[in-house]
Amino acid sequence: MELSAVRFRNVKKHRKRLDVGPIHLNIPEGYIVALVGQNGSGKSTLLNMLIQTIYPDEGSIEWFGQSFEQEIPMSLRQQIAYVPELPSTEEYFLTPDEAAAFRAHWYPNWDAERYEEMMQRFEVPRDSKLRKMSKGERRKYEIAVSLAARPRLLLLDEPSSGFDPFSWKKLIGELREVMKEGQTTIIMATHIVDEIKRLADYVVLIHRGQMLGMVEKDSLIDSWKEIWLNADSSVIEELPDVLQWDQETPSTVRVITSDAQRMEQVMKDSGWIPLKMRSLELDEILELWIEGHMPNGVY
Ligand SMILES: Nc1ncnc2c1ncn2[C@@H]1O[C@H](COP(=O)(O)OP(=O)(O)OP(=O)(O)O)[C@@H](O)[C@H]1O
Repeated sequence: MELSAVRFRNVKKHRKRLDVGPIHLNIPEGYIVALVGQNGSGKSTLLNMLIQTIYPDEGSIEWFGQSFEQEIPMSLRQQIAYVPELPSTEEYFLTPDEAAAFRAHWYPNWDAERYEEMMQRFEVPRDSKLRKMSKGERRKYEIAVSLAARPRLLLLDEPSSGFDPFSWKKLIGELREVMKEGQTTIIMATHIVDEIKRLADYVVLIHRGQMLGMVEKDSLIDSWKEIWLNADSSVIEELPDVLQWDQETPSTVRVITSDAQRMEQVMKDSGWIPLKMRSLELDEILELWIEGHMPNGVY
């Protein structure tokens, strides 16, 4: 049984225009989990509860199998790094190296070599104050310090916001390297489909404050297909897990299935040869999921 990095039990949080929860979520240790959902759906709210900048109104949260009546202890907080959506203004008048010196003091596992490497790889200017940095430069600094902290739990809120495509590739590479070491769990809120495809092990879909489920990314992407068959609509009854279909021409039926494997077996057994077949893009799958079509294997 895998260890749990984070567990939400019946967590509810009332926000001005939205009730978030009840959230039941168990994130296993050592994976990357993408929190996905439309603007204002509650992703940052969940991350903020994990770093206790806000607290649940109801329910409880466990970190690495432990829950706490009030604040999480310092020893645990020092194992969590957080890159918020907007940078804090506290370090505005410091250069990156001055600000990093404070972080080095705070995080017991601080890795000065990694900090140096990341700052060079991302070409972050060292002589300018944080407030004078461009959005992307500041973001790169934040990523560099969060990784140099060697956290057990890394919370990233739209990590690549402001990154140019070249730096984005480097970021993906860095995060993959971190995961190879096997010491970190990453929970990231993101809208970037490519980021989810390249990084995430699991996808958690949040919609209007409700968690629609958590599912393994690979199985999500492999299972949904659009298929064109030389047939009429009478064939639909015999096909498994059809989410949508239409008679495109008098002799062509188009179907979308959430269980491509079973569908392909049925087609094979019945001797139907598809005219065309394609995997759905992740954004198409998420849209169907939001519309109420549940994927297989949801936790
Ligand atoms: N500081 C705050 N005080 C009160 N309500 C807030 C606060 N921050 C966000 N909210 C509200 O909470 C709800 C969820 O917001 P949240 O930031 O968690 O969404 P999100 O999924 O991260 O959105 P986005 O993708 O736009 O970043 C929204 O209705 C938002 O208006």
